[in-house]
Amino acid sequence: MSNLRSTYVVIVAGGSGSRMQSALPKQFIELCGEPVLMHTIKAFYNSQSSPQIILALHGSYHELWAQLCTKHNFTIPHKIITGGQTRFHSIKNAVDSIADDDVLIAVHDAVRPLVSADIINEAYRCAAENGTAVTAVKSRDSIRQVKGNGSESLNRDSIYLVQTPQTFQSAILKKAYEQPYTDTFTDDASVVEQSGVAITLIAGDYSNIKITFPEDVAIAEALLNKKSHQR
Ligand SMILES: Nc1ccn([C@@H]2O[C@H](COP(=O)(O)OP(=O)(O)OP(=O)(O)O)[C@@H](O)[C@H]2O)c(=O)n1
Ligand SMILES: C[C@](O)(CO)[C@H](O)COP(=O)(O)O
Repeated sequence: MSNLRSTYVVIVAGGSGSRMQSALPKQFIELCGEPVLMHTIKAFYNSQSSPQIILALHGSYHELWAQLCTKHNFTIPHKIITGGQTRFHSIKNAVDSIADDDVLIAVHDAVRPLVSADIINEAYRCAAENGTAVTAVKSRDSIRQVKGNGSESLNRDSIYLVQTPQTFQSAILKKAYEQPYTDTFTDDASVVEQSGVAITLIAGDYSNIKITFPEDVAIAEALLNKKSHQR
């Protein structure tokens, strides 16, 4: 890892988890005895990059998070920012709170607790060199695009499924997040691309899953157990 810039990570945990259909937003659900969000923060804290951590949380969950930190004796330093109406607005609030210039900022979903240290370190290295580094994996399934009443096959070797972290030089990310919100912004790469900057893809990991639906919890727990046995 060879970059001289300071590193930050914005961990977005401001969502309500409507597709999970649980009373508690999915970032607070326990995996192997600890909330999902704690696994995610630890992944960044324990990486060689050890970035400054900014956590975007909906205002109504600040108190719960403080209670969980006490209960789990969780002392990793982090700054809490109030999340917004959408993922875009949560990230904008967090990015606007970073006063330092010429730093590297990774954006990561709180609900991707399986991200590896190797990916985190490579993301900062690549963003330092190229300006952007967006994690993605090649499609393992065949792909068809619906056209009219039918569909046609696409070359799956040119289709990548995008993950987080998505990492940027701060000037690029800040400028991109000055744009007005549109609902075509599904991730940070789409926001940055809209501002006119090309995206560099880096290799993700099929186990870096996003916990979205109820069945993802058991999969994430199994992968976490496997990871801890490999250590
Ligand atoms: N207003 C929002 C909405 C989403 N997120 C975060 O963005 C990440 C990816 O979003 P997603 O998986 O869609 O989470 P939710 O919005 O919580 O889920 P759903 O779409 O099912 O409601 C999550 O870590 C989520 O907490 C956020 O910080 N602020
Ligand atoms: C950012 C992301 O995780 C990249 O795959 C994804 O786009 C988030 O999408 P969601 O619709 O908020 O689940």
